[in-house]
Amino acid sequence: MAPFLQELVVSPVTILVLVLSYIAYWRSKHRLLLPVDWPLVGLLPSLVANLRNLHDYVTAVLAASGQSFAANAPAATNMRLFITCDPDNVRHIFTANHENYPKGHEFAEIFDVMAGSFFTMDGEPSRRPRAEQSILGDPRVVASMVSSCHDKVRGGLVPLLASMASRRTPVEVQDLATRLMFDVTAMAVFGVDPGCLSPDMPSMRVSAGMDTIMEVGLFRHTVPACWKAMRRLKVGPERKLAAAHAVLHGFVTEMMEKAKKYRHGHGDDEAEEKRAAAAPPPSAVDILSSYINDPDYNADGHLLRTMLITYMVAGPDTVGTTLSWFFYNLAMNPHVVSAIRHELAPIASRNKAAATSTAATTNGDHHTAVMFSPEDTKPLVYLQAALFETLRLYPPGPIERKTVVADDVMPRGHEVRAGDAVLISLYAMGRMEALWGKDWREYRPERWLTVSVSGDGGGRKKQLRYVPSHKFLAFNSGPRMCHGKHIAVAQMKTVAAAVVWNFDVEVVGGQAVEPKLSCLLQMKNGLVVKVKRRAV
Ligand code: HEM
Repeated sequence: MAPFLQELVVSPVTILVLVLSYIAYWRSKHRLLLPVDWPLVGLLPSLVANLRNLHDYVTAVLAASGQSFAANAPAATNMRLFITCDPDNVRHIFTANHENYPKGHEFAEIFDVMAGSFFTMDGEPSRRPRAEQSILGDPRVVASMVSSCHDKVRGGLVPLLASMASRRTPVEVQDLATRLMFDVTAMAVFGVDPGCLSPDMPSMRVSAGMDTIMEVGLFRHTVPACWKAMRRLKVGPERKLAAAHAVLHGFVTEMMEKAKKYRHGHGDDEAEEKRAAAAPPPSAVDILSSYINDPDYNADGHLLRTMLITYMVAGPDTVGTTLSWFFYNLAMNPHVVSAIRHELAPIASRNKAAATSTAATTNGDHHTAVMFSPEDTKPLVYLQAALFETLRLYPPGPIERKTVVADDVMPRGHEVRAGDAVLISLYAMGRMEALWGKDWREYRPERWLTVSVSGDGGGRKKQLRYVPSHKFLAFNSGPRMCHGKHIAVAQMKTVAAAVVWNFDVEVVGGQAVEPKLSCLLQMKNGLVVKVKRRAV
């Protein structure tokens, strides 16, 4: 039983919910998929009964109900829910009538640690503060985020994997991907490398705090009536969340201090001083500097910290989670690995002679590894298709939440009322037969590709098929589209190319690989693999 459920066993309503949950569990076991909208407690029993596989349950319900259904939240919340994954509704909600569907006050409360940042704020981007509009559009920041990822892969990830391969140490992919992306993002945000991806594997308290925010976030979405009382009483998941908030604020404060010292050329120790001296001037590239120079932020230290926390949540978790599912899918589909290597081969033979091909492992011996620069991987369409196919099946943000401002009618005739909550399941959207065909379960990068024939008879060229964002929602759609999409794709291609070319990856048998119950689609138990160096 999840720890927070123990806290729920306190009232007659809870007993009622448990009884009804059992009935709901029995119904779903017997394939009576459409949930019962019970008086008083609404959809809650069905959600509790299917908590373990919530995303798959919602997918099955949406498939059985024509991609949308309406229900009641518990009576105490006085709220109705509209749950959908229909692209026509998505286009209506995210683009055509987006002003009627802000994230809303409840969303901002659920993610209160990011209150006031772009993640929780509603309104047009044009009305947002200056720094926020420009940072991820600044080519220097983009180049810095992509090249620092490349440097970290070459100097950190590849040598570490090579050492683990020679020692035959099992690798936990999700942990490694999180460490890598945590360092890469912190370097972009603060201009300082926290050094999480190192052979001694330092504690990941901050990253664990970020995971807690996403786990408790889902709990808050699911039981709107309970969590505020629990926050007041400081019990269960709310107590854990308060501790996570403190860790994150502490981390940001510490990193801001370090960034200040770096700017003035004083690291904490000799190694840091050397790193600071070798690094480009942080003010030229890092996100913190843009905010410090922005009058909207430099007067409000709390808002600045909130914004920096939001960047730390937006970057490492999304990319790290996608990479974990990507390597899992590759391990299950060796023909996709071969196709990626086939696409990399001409670049590899070119790069093999270059100086980048030698790296020291972390235990001292040398091995040859071929590296691929962001310019090398940019045109690789099959690799990108494999990443998008991962995002279709495993979008790191599996749900989006919106609030209805004024009564409205959805494109397919569903009525919503002011104050209703709208939940959009991205996870379900990538798994609808109506959208992706009978083979939607299959991991098939080819579905993202099309072949163009050049007019001069010059041959056939594979290119990425255009799929509109209201059908492929992993990066969001409309004015709130992800600002970091191109950075994320370039970073993921850099990591993927280096690992796929230089290593064979095999999943250790007997693991239950399943999503965690969270607003972030991490793997519940991680993914343990064995890596072998390839002769390159
Ligand atoms: C696989 C990687 C990524 C995925 C799937 C992804 C997905 C998303 C999604 C779904 C949103 C909308 C969230 C919401 O409004 O509820 C979003 C927003 C955003 N993302 Fe990403 N993201 C990724 C990586 C990144 C990275 C690496 C950065 C930063 C470098 C970034 C920066 C942002 C920003 C600034 C927004 C806010 C946009 C706005 O509200 O106007 N993302 N992303």
